[in-house]
Amino acid sequence: MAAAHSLLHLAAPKPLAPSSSSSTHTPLAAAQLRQLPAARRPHRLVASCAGSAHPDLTAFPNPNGLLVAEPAAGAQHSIGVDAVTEAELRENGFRSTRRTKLVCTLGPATCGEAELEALAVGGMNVARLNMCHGDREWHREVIRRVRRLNEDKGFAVAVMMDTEGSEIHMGDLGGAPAAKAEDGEIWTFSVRSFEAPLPELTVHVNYEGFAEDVRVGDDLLVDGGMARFEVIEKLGPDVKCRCTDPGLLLPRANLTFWRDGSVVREKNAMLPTITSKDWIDIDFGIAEGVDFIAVSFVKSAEVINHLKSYIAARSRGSDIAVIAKIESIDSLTNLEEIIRASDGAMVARGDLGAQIPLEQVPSIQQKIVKLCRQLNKPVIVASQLLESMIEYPIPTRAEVADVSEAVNQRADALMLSGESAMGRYPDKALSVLNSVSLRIEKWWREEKRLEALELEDVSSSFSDKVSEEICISAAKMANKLEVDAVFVYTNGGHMASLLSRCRPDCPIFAFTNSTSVRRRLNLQWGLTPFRLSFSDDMESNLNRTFSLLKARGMIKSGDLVIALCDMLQSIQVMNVP
Ligand SMILES: Nc1ncnc2c1ncn2[C@@H]1O[C@H](COP(=O)(O)OP(=O)(O)OP(=O)(O)O)[C@@H](O)[C@H]1O
Ligand SMILES: CC(=O)C(=O)O
Ligand SMILES: [K+]
Ligand SMILES: [Mg+2]
Repeated sequence: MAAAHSLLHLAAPKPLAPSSSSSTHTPLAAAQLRQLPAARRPHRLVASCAGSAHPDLTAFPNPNGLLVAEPAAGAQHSIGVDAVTEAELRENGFRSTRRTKLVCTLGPATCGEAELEALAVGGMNVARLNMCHGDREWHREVIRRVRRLNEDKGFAVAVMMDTEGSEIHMGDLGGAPAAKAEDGEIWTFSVRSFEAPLPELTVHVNYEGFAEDVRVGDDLLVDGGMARFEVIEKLGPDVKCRCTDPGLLLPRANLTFWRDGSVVREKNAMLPTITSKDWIDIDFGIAEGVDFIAVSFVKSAEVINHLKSYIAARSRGSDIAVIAKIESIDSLTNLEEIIRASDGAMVARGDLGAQIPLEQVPSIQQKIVKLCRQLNKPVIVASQLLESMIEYPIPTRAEVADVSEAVNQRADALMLSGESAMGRYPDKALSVLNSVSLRIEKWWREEKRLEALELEDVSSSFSDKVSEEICISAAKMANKLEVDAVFVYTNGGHMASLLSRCRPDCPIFAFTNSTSVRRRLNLQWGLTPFRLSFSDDMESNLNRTFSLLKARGMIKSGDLVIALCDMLQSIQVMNVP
């Protein structure tokens, strides 16, 4: 008999959910269970004991110590786990795992195999590719490198494609890395296309209507204020501007023009959120099997719904998640409906800070993070988290405070932009995010900070409501009983995300049949996703999981675990035998 105690089982009816460890149930039984209308699935609490370990179970040996590859044959007896997590768990135990997820923008500084591996080892959960930069071949090669790294070395790094969108930006400066604008200089901003090299003191503007929309006297801001110009003359396609705040112009820098203290949104407000170039990029992303598509400058929920139906029609069976980037005034106006329609959101503070007064950004960030948690959508806090580390090996105190605040708000993920794409210290920047996250998370637990946030009901169907209540109870029990981990067996990942939403003290091990769900769960707070073939026979699932994880030294006898299963909607508490 296994050392199991107080096993609470909220079970489905007996014939559909055999509780013996014999593997007599067929795939048909599982299918029948899923087909039973949720409202007619009775739920009852029963107390029972976990059986002994299945005699046939052999844990798949870890082939090379740290790194785990999933062999195709023998998949039944293997478990797909992140190499970094495995090492972390073995060395420091459950509590040590980082709950906040880390996204790194890839660029020239980090596209090589060795650099990618260093980021993966350093804890990168998601790699972001910004379609504003690089050509398709570059992106294709980098995506394949990430996939190869996952396959060869046992990582589970997800890939996020970020669309270019249609906001106004400068051209690429004819290949120059940057240009300096000095006080009083007269620059030409032109919608004409130029052959490289560009004429002196000239930049190309991507938006056709630019010369029509601006007026003499407007302020023209590069990257929200990195440099500032005043419009002094309009000459057909050319707009002459005097530099009033000197600064650095970077390739494809964002441009906004201001009149009477606010951003002017003339015809450019009518530009499509997803341009024809974006649609081609999206087709490319679907073909390459990216895990997330982040949509820039979202204005309404409609565009998200449109993209989601497009993806569903184009990529049968695949589940690319759509992330709404909140970075425009319109996205703030329609915030809740946009987030409801999306699979997650990004607080894109770079462009957001160029469209609204900077002092409003922090409170808006907090509001978005909170709303996403209420609506059970993962949220990423992005841009300038460690901006100074593009050049310097240590962050400023203010940057550390900003990162701490995002972790403290319990955002799902933090994102590096230029720090990892083209900075001098990508690994160091990632390591700062890692150590600051760990420190603040530990502080949360040590101080036993009471959750100020009351979670409102988020589910609409009866079945989802049951899952939600189970997760809330499980998280509460996990905190009170100080369990070591919550295990959740989930097909599509929904129950795992409901658990993550509760932000329990202990890590959540999410077991899923699907490699793509596993990668997608990598963006969500506190989830350690595993690939595991499992059935609706919880006893056998648990026994298999225990022996597989024990063989790897990731758990040990006596560890206290709460186990949930979304098919059975069950909850059990037990010690690892
Ligand atoms: N694929 C790439 N190739 C070359 N440079 C890149 C690439 N990706 C990013 N960069 C560089 O890193 C900087 C920051 O990248 P990032 O993608 O975060 O830009 P951003 O302006 O914050 O994002 P967005 O364009 O979505 O608003 C860019 O300005 C660019 O100089
Ligand atoms: C990330 C991004 O798009 C921004 O901050 O503007
Ligand atoms: K972008
Ligand atoms: Mg942006």
